[in-house]
Amino acid sequence: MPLSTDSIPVGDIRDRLIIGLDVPSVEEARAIVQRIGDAGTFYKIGYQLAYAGGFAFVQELIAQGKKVFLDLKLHDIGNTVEEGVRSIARLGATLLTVHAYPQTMRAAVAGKAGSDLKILAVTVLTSYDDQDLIEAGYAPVPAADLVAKRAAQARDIGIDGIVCAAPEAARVRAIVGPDRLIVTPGIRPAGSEAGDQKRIVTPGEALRLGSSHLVVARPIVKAADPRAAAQAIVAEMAAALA
Ligand SMILES: O=C(O)c1cc(=O)[nH]c(=O)n1[C@@H]1O[C@H](COP(=O)(O)O)[C@@H](O)[C@H]1O
Repeated sequence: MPLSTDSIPVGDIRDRLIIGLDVPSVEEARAIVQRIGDAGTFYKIGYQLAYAGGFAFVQELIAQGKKVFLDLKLHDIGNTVEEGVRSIARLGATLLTVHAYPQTMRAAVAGKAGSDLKILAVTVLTSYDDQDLIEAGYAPVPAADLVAKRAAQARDIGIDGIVCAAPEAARVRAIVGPDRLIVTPGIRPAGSEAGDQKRIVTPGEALRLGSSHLVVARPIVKAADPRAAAQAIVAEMAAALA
């Protein structure tokens, strides 16, 4: 059953829209951030930008008063994850992703100790459906059940938030309680292309289902007018919470 969004601190609605800077260069990212202006307060740097000079750009965004989500989806032996997270914690980002494997999650929690960094556990990627899990070698299991199992493990390990598809957010909210972050990519405003995403919903629906934050990249950064695209999503989010 969908939970009331009353349990989520609302604050500035713009802080709940995380804009994915999935672009090939810092120059392009800088130009998009400038065009979006005050319509965007929270930016995600993932593989594409991180490996193209994006780590230096973290500080630049923070200096402009923006929040940063480093989407590095770490997964390695525990010692490597722990030491990697310790280094990342010094960059000043607000959020970091790791894959929701218990060893990896425990190591990330140890590595961020003493810092303000929050760790998000990626449960099942939003581009995966049940068939993709079978292809990857998992025994047949509904993706939503694997999300639920990993969310419970993340909660028990002390992870700060969960990344899942919005259709699973209500079930995850019931597992992790009112205070943990639930960050949902795979968001598509009505009428926009799904692309490679499989478990998608609209921005308003994602909030109604219990997401605390939405991740949106292509529908904003590939839009002819990224500022207008971000504003339209924020307006739909505000209407859903009204
Ligand atoms: O961790 C993520 O942010 C993430 C997890 C996931 O399961 N699915 C997913 O799409 N993402 C990221 O969210 C963004 C979604 O991009 P768009 O589909 O273009 O809105 C991409 O940067 C993905 O890397």
